[in-house]
Amino acid sequence: MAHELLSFDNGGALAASLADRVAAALAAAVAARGKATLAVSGGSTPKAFFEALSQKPMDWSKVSVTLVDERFVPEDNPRSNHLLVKTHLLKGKAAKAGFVPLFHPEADIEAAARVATRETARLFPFDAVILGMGTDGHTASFFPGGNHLAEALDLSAPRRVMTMEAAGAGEPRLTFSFSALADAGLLVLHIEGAEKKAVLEKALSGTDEAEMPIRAVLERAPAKTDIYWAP
Ligand SMILES: O=C(O)[C@H](O)[C@@H](O)[C@H](O)[C@H](O)COP(=O)(O)O
Repeated sequence: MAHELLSFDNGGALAASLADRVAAALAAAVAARGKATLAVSGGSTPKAFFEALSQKPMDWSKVSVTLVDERFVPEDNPRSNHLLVKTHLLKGKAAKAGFVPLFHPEADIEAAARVATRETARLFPFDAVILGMGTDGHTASFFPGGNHLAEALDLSAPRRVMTMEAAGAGEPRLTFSFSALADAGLLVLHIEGAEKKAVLEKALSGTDEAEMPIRAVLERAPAKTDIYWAP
């Protein structure tokens, strides 16, 4: 499917514009269906966007927020994406939003993935999905060399939360499958900096998804991908 590059002068301008766009999408879903669902990525890039979105007026009590992926750590661990979202997004006007975690303190990560799959089944299709990208071309926890990468990128596979381990991933990961993310009402790739722009250009110039899993999103997502970029 197609993608469109939206460039901004700086991260602040990008955060304001993306927060407006996502807030409008969520408010429209609430108006149409009485509820809205949002899946966001972790990492360092989205903080300013989360802060801007947390101040947007809407009936946040009708919005369910979850994570595109999560490190297999509890929410008090500094590596936790739940902690990141609790700190920067689930506050202010957005404090009333519901949060659906991917991490569950089960005996092992596969058991946690089964619980997360059950607990998130009611969220599909997402009204908005915000993806990030690593300099290795990963998105979500679709890492090059990931032990379940081919399965994760199979659009014919059921929507679910699955596990992923890879050299570049740090902790074992919990991640939505591509099939769970690909038909979002609003599908956004949010990247910042010259280095990530170069990684994007490289991704767009090739086709090997195992080498750069972001290519699966850019080329095969049924939803158009809006790429939000600032220097
Ligand atoms: O758990 C995570 O780390 C994210 O979900 C991951 O996919 C992230 O979006 C990229 O790694 C970019 O991270 P930065 O924004 O920190 O560069």
